[in-house]
Amino acid sequence: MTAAMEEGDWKAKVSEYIGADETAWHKKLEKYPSLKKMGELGPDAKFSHDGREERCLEFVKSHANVNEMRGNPAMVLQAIDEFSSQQEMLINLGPDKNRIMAEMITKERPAVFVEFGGHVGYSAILVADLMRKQRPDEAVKVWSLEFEPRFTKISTELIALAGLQDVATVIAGPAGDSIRKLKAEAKVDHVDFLFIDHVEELFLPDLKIAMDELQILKPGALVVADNVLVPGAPVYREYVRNHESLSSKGVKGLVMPGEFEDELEVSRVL
Ligand SMILES: C[S@@+](CC[C@H](N)C(=O)[O-])C[C@H]1O[C@@H](n2cnc3c(N)ncnc32)[C@H](O)[C@@H]1O
Ligand SMILES: [Mg+2]
Repeated sequence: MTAAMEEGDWKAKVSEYIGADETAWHKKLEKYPSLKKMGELGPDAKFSHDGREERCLEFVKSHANVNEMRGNPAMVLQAIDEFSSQQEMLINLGPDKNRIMAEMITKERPAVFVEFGGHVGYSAILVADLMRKQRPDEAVKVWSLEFEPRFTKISTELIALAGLQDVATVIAGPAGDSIRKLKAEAKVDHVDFLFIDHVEELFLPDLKIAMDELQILKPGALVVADNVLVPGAPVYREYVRNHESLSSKGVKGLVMPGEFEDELEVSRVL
């Protein structure tokens, strides 16, 4: 796993879109200043790990509405979306796929949610807020497993700003190691909803850790993997679609900003 690989994949994918439809691309540039900035940077453009996550935190903290954001998850998410579309694009769920995730959480009502890849805490804030609202009197838990210690610092701060520190816990390190540790320490013995959103090359090996090695995905659990088309996770998709204990389908969603068509792979454990 390297962060550089992930950035490279994204860049190749966006270049394809640029080449495929110049007119649409230029319209998007006008709509999303952060994309325009990336277009101007050309091959030097980065999608993450270049200080933008720290700049996002500063943007939120110095936002005119920061006082209203305290204890208000929706407003924190809105400020992160504003940074991503207006300033610098972020590699999070964003304002289209967050609707899909919210629908799935509403339907599933998970008590234990684990994500591989937490970034600045966007998906963790979205999900923890919904889970707490659904089960106000029960212990619900979001475990956000993120490789980069500097991102876990940011997400911990944003989760606290949203008032969700009792629901969502961020853990630094490779997701595979962290989930093993959570199981060994008896903090997690099963997962209702696993969200896989870190590095496409690790989707399958880390799913196998959860499913086969640790056996924390019981019948009825849901596994959702993001970015199955953009940047793409064909090996993962083929595996889950052919697995006899999984029922899998793709759900369409847009990478934002830019409205690039993507799919989430949604797999039910049978
Ligand atoms: C697409 S972002 C996650 C976005 C987040 N789920 C959201 O929607 O708000 C992917 C993240 O995975 C992290 N990552 C990369 N390799 C990882 C690993 N082995 N374990 C955990 N996180 C990893 C990256 O540092 C990056 O922050
Ligand atoms: Mg993603």
